Amino acid sequence: MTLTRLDVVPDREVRVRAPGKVNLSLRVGPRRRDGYHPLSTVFQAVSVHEDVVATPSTDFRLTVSGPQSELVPTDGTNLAVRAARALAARAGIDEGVHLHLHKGVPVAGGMAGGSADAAAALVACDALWHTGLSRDDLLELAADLGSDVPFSLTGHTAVGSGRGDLLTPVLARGEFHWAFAVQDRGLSTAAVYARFDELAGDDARDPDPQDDLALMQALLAGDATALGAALHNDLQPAALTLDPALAEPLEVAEDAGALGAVVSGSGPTVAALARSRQHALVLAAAFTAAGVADAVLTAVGPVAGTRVVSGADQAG
Ligand SMILES: C[C@](O)(CO)[C@H](O)COP(=O)(O)OP(=O)(O)OC[C@H]1O[C@@H](n2ccc(N)nc2=O)[C@H](O)[C@@H]1O
Ligand SMILES: Nc1ncnc2c1ncn2[C@@H]1O[C@H](COP(=O)(O)OP(=O)(O)OP(=O)(O)O)[C@@H](O)[C@H]1O
Repeated sequence: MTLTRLDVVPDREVRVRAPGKVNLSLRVGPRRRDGYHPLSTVFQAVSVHEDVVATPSTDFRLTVSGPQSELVPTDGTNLAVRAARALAARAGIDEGVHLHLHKGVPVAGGMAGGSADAAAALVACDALWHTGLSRDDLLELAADLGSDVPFSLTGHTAVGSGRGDLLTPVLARGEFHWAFAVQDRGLSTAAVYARFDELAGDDARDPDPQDDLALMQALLAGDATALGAALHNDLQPAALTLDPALAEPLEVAEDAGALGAVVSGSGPTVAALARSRQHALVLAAAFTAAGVADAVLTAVGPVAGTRVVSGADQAG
């Protein structure tokens, strides 16, 4: 018997896209007893993406492609695999999944690439398995996986409090254009927070959201110049002492007319705010010409959070 095209049932497959982030402001308080730091942060999701494909499998399998993919663990420690397993356990699902990650977000770069993969795995497996869990259930699972994972789910622009996992949406008008100086060498988030503790000593104070009033007004007005002036990162001095060469992309961005430049999250990626899409390309070219980045990216923000791109209909 020969099979016609119609006889072939395509494998179930769900495709999901999740954004990276930049912290427009990151204010850090003294280390809590549980080891985490209280934050007041303003996240913006940017158009640098992780693309994840989920297909049914008897076990939990992971493959990775894209820039720096050799730096990503493919065993059970991968945040995407941990997310899929946690969802299966929570929903009582007795199936595995093959996750393929195509990485667009720099690895260990302070732009929440692993968190985006975890959020993508939650959304993809939820669609594949029709778990029936609510959005709040997914957000709870997300927070258990990592402080940045809830924001990867929700996207757009939001204030993060608690350890960064409690989100309040922020009204932002217009689009902002970014250039990113990416490094091959990563920085460990835990090490940057530990250096923050050393530098702050007894002077660390609980973060005050009022300190970001000018930033909030800039977002509301869609005023890129005011936003550039308001960018702030309490972890930047710590990242700079661990990786002093990061002063160079910050200086290059300023010389090339960036409206503001800041280390993204725990670094080492440097984010430079541009006047326009064209100016973002100029800033990226300046990073390359000065030899201060291993790779450059341009992006706009804010963009949507983790979403199904295709495949939800035939899944389940
Ligand atoms: C630097 C940021 O990216 C800013 O958004 C985040 O705070 C980091 O979020 P993340 O990578 O999802 O971090 P997690 O996986 O939750 O924690 C990794 C490590 O970072 C430190 N950590 C993280 C978040 C937080 N509020 N305080 C901390 O001290 C802790 O040492 C923790 O063991
Ligand atoms: N899916 C994943 N993608 C990348 N790294 C992962 C993943 N899962 C686990 N890891 C491990 O986590 C480390 C941090 O990776 P990630 O790219 O999430 O850092 P980051 O963007 O600096 O995180 P954040 O901005 O949330 O602090 C990597 O060095 C790697 O060993």
